[in-house]
Amino acid sequence: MQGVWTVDHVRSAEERVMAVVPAGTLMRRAAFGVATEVAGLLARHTGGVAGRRVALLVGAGNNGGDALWAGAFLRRRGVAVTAVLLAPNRAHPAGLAALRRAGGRTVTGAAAGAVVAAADLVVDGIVGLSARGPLRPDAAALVDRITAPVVAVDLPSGVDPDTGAVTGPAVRAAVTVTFGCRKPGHVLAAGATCSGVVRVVDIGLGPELGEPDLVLLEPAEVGAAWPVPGPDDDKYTQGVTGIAAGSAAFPGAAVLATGAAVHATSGMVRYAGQAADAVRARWPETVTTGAVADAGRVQAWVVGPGLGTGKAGTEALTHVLGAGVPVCVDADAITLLATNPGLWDAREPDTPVVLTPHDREFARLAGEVGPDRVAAATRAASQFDAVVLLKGHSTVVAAPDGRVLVDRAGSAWPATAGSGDVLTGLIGSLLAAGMDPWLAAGSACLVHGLAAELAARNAPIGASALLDAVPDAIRAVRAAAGASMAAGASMAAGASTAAGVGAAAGASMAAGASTAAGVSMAAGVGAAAGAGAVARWTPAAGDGSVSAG
Ligand SMILES: NC(=O)C1=CN([C@@H]2O[C@H](COP(=O)(O)OP(=O)(O)OC[C@H]3O[C@@H](n4cnc5c(N)ncnc54)[C@H](OP(=O)(O)O)[C@@H]3O)[C@@H](O)[C@H]2O)[C@@H](O)CC1
Ligand SMILES: [K+]
Repeated sequence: MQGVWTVDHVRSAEERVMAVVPAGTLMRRAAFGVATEVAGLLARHTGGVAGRRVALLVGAGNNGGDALWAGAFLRRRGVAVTAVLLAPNRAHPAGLAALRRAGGRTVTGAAAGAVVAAADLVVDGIVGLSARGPLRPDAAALVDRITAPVVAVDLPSGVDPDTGAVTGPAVRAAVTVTFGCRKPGHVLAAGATCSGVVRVVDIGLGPELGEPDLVLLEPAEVGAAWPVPGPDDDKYTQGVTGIAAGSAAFPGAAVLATGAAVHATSGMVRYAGQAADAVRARWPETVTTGAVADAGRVQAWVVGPGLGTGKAGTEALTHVLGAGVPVCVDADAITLLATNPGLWDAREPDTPVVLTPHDREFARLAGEVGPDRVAAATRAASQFDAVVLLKGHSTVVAAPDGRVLVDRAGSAWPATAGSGDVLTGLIGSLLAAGMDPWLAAGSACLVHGLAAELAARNAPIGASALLDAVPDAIRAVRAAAGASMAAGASMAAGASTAAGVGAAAGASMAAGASTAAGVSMAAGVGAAAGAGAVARWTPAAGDGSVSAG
């Protein structure tokens, strides 16, 4: 898992490190990382570094200081650097002096617009961790004139560092170079989009950061945890998923949710409801009945998609909540709980529940989401003693014990009718397989997003295509897991062989395995994602780290 830390925790770590390193060290490490990234981008995308024009947008604080120092480093590579000082009297003094010593220019006021318009690349050092509210008007007017790609220092200006909320004009970066760790603004809400590709520069904060506030799941760990049959398994031991979804009016939701459960694991799937004929016709491997009461034993229920909010839906929800097995509650079942909270009383105590609302469903159930999506999901998780998966371009999954993970969809392709039904079926089958509900929700979300990208290959898709791509998405995460295990084993082999030859062999195996993983993931994911608006300016493949001098 990758960690994400809030501003308060980053500041505490920074204070502890600053106490033991000479003044200015962290800023120069940070700025060196920015300069390295900028030089790399210029070289790859304009064919050179020397003579290229870089405009620095410099605000009143240390974020501007980072930009000024980065400008000084870039001058050593022959870059024509001009700093636009938004608060000339408060620009970071040491950074400004360093830039001037290195031959960089500064401009203020009316001259700034032309500098920005003529730049090959713009460095956004307007504001970072101290950002409050939308970009101020003078900064917003300048940002409006940018046509070149932007490298944001630490955070794109205009993005709230802790919530990712964007409430006005904001910088849209091709790359964000951040320091020590990712912050919530990089992965949540509109901030995730504004950040572009996020590069994390190691400035020495790591040991002081402590436990992360949010985590991001990696494909390899989802692949490693994904349930697959072992030699002693049969259709029952892998978990039977019950699907209480669909209605005469909406049979498609039942077909999609059931299909997802069929694809996700090799366990059995039972469907119960009014769409039994449609489900049986499409998924002959399922056992179908007309009502949940007749369905037989299951290890988890999915309830809600296309269910309707009438009597039949209410009865189905009441039954599954009292069945004593984990339940994934979606769509109409959420609306039923929102309009009739008394239905919660049917829940067998301590039964795990996963709620999967989008914003409007969330509002009905627990009040408006508001700008802080993590706070909203965490509040609801505690209120309902349930895992809450709050859908969005970045999906937040909060557990009642306080764990929070974020799934940054690599693209918007999953935003299509019926896509949620597929997600619900995936979650249900992982619950039936016995996975921790929070991890089940997060893992299903990652595979769902990946399936959408694999299916889309840069053209719009429907949910059926997404569903068809689920096996390939599972293969991709399992391949990533296999590659990372192979890399680990080779590293261990290398380490245990004291002789240099053995170590070299281990390292080269590891490199091969991780390259293979990169290639296989990139083949599907990168190909789809690479066609985005910043394709020309996306950095070369790599792990995102830049070591600072
Ligand atoms: N933490 C670390 O480990 C390290 C941190 N480092 C760096 O320090 C940065 C944090 O620096 P910081 O605290 O000096 O403030 P910063 O973000 O530059 O803001 C400056 C001023 O901007 C203003 N302002 C506020 N909102 C605004 C808006 N919406 N639109 C426009 N302006 C706005 C507001 O000024 P005001 O006018 O309100 O006085 C505010 O005081 C951090 O992001 C990283 O880059 C690295 O150097 C090394 C390691
Ligand atoms: K910034």
